[in-house]
Formats: sequence, C-alpha cells, structure tokens
Amino acid sequence: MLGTRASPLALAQAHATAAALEETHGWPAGTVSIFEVRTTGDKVQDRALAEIGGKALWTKELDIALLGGTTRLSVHSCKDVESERPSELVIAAFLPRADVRDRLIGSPSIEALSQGAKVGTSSPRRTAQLLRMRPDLQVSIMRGNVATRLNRIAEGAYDATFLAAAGLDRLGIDEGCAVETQDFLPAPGQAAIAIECRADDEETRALLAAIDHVPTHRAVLAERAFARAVGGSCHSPVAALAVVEGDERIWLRAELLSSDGTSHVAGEVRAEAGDEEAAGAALAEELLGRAGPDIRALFTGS
Ligand SMILES: NCc1[nH]cc(CCC(=O)O)c1CC(=O)O
Repeated sequence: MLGTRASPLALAQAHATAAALEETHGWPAGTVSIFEVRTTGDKVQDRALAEIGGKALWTKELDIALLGGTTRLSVHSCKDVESERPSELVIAAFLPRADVRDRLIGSPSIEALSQGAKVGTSSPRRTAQLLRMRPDLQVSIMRGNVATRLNRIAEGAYDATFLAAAGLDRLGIDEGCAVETQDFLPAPGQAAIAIECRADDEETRALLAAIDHVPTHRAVLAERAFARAVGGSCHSPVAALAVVEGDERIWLRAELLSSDGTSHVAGEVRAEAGDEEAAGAALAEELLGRAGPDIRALFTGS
C-alpha cells in the first residue's frame, strides 16, 4: 500500500508512482493500492505554514502510517519534504523530474505587473525573489491547493501569484507564464517526486531502486544537502537547483535572501558523481560565509 496526501496533485503523483511500479515489475494495474492521508497542512488552510510549525505538517501523518506498517511507501512532492528526515526512513527513488520553473499567473511577466500590484504567495522564497526585483509590489499570504489559488486570481482577490509549473502540468492546467531560473531559482526539490520507504525494508527498497531516475536523484541530493547545511526554517528564503550536465557532472546553483529581498547571496558549484552531497554542503558554507548578518540571522548553518 502506498501512502499519499489527498489533494488532486498528490493523487496524480501517487497514481504516476503506482503506474511506474506496475509497469516496471509487470504487475497488473491496481496491484499498488492507494491510501489517502489527511495531513495537518491539509487541515489548516488559513495561515502561513511557517506560523503553524513548518514542513513536517505535510509528512507527519504519512510517516506514522509508514513507520506503523499501514503503508510500505509514501509519495511526496519533494519540495515539501523537510531536509532532515527520521533516520528510520529513506527516500529510495525519484520519478523523472518535471519542469522546474515557477509560473506567474495573472500577468505575462513580472515587469508587466502594475506599480503596487497585489501578489499572493506564502512562500518566503518567492516573496523575497519578487521583492528583490520589484520592491514596490504588495505581497500577502495565499494558501490552498492549486485550484483554489487559480480561483483566487480569477476572482480578482490578487493580481498575480506563482505556482510551480510541475504541479500545473501534472494536473493538465495550461496557465501562466514560466519565469526563467536565472531570475527565479526554484525551491530545493521542486518538480521532483520523492518516494520514501522504511530504511530496513530491503524488499521495498529493491522494488523502488528499479524505478529510480538517477539524474533526478543526484540533482536532488545536492539541493537537499545544501538546504540541510544552511539550516534555516520554513521562514528562510532559500533556492537551489542542480542539473546533470552532458559529462555527467552536476551543476548546482543556489541562493539565500533576506525576507524582503534587499540582501542576496548566490553561488554555484560543479561536482562529480558521488560528490553531490559534499558539494551541496560546501556551497552552503561558502554562501553563509559571504552572507550579511540579515541573511545569516535567518539560517543556522550545519
Ligand atoms: N508548496 C506546495 C507545492 N508542493 C509542490 C508543488 C508543485 C509541484 C512540485 O514542485 O513538485 C506545490 C505547489 C506550488 O508550489 O505551486
């Protein structure tokens, strides 16, 4: 049994995972059954996540089902999985990563937003990146699943918002204009689907190893090592994106910002196979070393 959150996006990702397992192992459709779990993050919709305790909100109830043996695997949006996980669990596989960019909804570009326009997001990263480019904009909290956020724009409650292209694509929603990663570096793990199981469950680990997308896995290891090493919380504006280049090396770019976007440090590193996590940690140390006190106050370091 596979554990998942019950949002339309989470269910689409769970079905994609079940289908990948069934196809790879030659099992009849429906062999992998799906167990829907409502997490605290799903129940509390009216506050920023940072206020109600951060990212474990999306994973805790799934972890309980997995550790208690109700499920054998959990499927997560990797972006929502805190960088420190219980040692009894392991991310054993990733599905091939989708479009890593954010999409702007409600305006053809950031430049085209009118002076003082109202942008809804509750991501500290998107807030800081946007204010860095457009300090005149008014950013306020917007939560809810993808459909809810699109409705809020359609109703005119906000002029614009950002949504991950990956989520929109997986739901078959062709809306918004992609913002390029050089302007708007995504969150660590964005667009990757992480499949977790118990670390001591060798049988499930082997079944998952067969569907693991190695370039995605290597890239996300670097991004998550970076996120872990900078420390920080769900209040901390952090971005990181790694890609595997033609020669098999990974190229990791990352950035830390102050909450209002007035300060910013960015850097990049390349790493050979096997060195992804060390490279992520080294880049974290470099950026923290170059960051001013306003950024350093938001991150704890490793
Ligand atoms: N924070 C919620 C969340 N978690 C993962 C995605 C999108 C899919 C992904 O990045 O894999 C989203 C929605 C969004 O940010 O637009």
